[in-house]
Amino acid sequence: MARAAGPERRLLAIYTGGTIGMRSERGVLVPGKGLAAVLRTLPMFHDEGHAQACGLPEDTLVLPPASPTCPDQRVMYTVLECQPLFDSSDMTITEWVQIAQTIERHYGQYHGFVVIHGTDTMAFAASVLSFMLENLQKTVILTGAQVPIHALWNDGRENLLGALLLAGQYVIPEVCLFFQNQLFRGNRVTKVDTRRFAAFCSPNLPPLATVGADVTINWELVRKVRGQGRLVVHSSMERDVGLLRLYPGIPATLVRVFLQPPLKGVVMETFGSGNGPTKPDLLQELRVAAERGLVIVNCTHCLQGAVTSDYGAGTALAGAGTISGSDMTSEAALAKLSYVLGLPGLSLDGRKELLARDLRGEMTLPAVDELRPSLRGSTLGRGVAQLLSLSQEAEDVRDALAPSLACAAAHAGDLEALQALAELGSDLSLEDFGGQTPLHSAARGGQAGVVTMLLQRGLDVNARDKDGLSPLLLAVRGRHQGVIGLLRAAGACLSPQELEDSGTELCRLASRADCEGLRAWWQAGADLRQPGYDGRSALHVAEAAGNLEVVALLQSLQGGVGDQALGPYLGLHSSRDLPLSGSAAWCLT
Ligand SMILES: NC(=O)C[C@H](N)C(=O)O
Repeated sequence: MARAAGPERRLLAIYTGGTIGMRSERGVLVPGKGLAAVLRTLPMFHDEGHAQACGLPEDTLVLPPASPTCPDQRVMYTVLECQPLFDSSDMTITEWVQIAQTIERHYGQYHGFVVIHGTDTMAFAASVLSFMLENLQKTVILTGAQVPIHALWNDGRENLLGALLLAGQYVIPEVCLFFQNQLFRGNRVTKVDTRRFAAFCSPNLPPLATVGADVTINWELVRKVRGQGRLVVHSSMERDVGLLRLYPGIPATLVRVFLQPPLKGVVMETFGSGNGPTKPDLLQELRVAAERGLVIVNCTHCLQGAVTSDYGAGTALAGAGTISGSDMTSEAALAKLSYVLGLPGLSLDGRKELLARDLRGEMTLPAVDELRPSLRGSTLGRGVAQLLSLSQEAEDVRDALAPSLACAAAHAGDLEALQALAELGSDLSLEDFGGQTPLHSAARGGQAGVVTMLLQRGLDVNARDKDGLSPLLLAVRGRHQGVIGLLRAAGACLSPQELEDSGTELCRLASRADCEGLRAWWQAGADLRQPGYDGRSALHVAEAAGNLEVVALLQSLQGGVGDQALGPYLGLHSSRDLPLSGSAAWCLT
């Protein structure tokens, strides 16, 4: 981890609105367009002479040299202005998904990203983005202002300039928030002041960096990039989550109403170190909801400190089925709940385990051994749990073992172990010693849930192992119809060689009256008329054997070739095409 190398750093600044660019209309502040044009007129934000000398494109701004000794090291940036712009009070997961997808779309083109956002919900935005962006290897910094940048006395200029300089000069692979000379981990902050320039604090984690006469980065706090995994954007965040703040004497009936479906998860803000009223009727409401499958995370409403089990009034809540949120902010807990409940295919216990784990540096944890009790139930689980507990220095061992463990977990259909490996930073597209990816293993094992998860993560659907076998062929051999359908819908197809070789295999299946096998080949896109080694087709073989059931099957299937399997699975092509909610009206120009 060090200063970014190279003379020129390119950043994308995504302007979503907020006070920083606001203008006064009829006495109130409303979002203002044209931030890039304003920045172009401010010498601290744009060196026009350098831009002209280099022939920079119209939309590219360039900062003056940060250090007089390195005049060639320049931070260049492009401002993407959202339409419409928002007071951040109107931002929702929909807009944050769009920000994450914008980062994903431009990930290869830029060295880092700055998100210009209103301060009112910036802590929520930073928390949500930190969970949506998995395997982040570049700096993402949210910033904004308490006073518009056009005002004479404002904090917007310093905040934005600081964010651009930090994102341009350092690789801090996290979602951060920069405000008043401090760079915080985004999912650790909360807004604490409506007016002061020091609007945010990070009560349970010191700043990642502070800017004064010098820039001081606390590298020991900055999260390390693990493995070479590509960026994964989790867009399927659960929206039916809520926040309930307990207060003395809160009626059980009110809690009952709040916890009703469609709510799937709730962050409950409790007193002190995670305590709440011990009234039986209130505990009963919590218990009933938890038994129904509602996930309840216990976070303290204190600014600093963690949920503990020091008091009976706290353990009573745990006994009613709530999960400790440790020292998470409510913003981080709500975002994490939305992320974990939105992950496809996990069991309720698996989700609870993920919630108890530190996924993005959002919480301070007890010792690792206490975290994943259920993983210790199987040999595979023990292996994953041991990997999780390896120290930083043992990363090489972890990276070497992870692909084989991922394949084993995929074959066994262990989504929780796979998710744990992914959260650890393992690249799930890496091959094991036989050249198989977890997708091969899941296909061979007929694990439709795992196949769905891996396809969503963009694994190569037509990858070949060392023997040239594809996941589709392995699924066909195992006659796993659900998996064949998923793979076909994601674009898997048999190779010309496999199609040619299928003739002999089809004849063999016909001679054994293996209807299931024939159906699997048909579903994978094979032409059932393909002749075998002696020129005869499967139908000839079945007729010669007098097997009327096979003859009838082949005749009925033989009509169409190609898209047989797609019917129920149409629409799932890759992570990009998964159903996302989002307003089409909000776009980045
Ligand atoms: N300072 C700000 O940015 C507050 C503004 N209401 C917003 O969150 O958009």
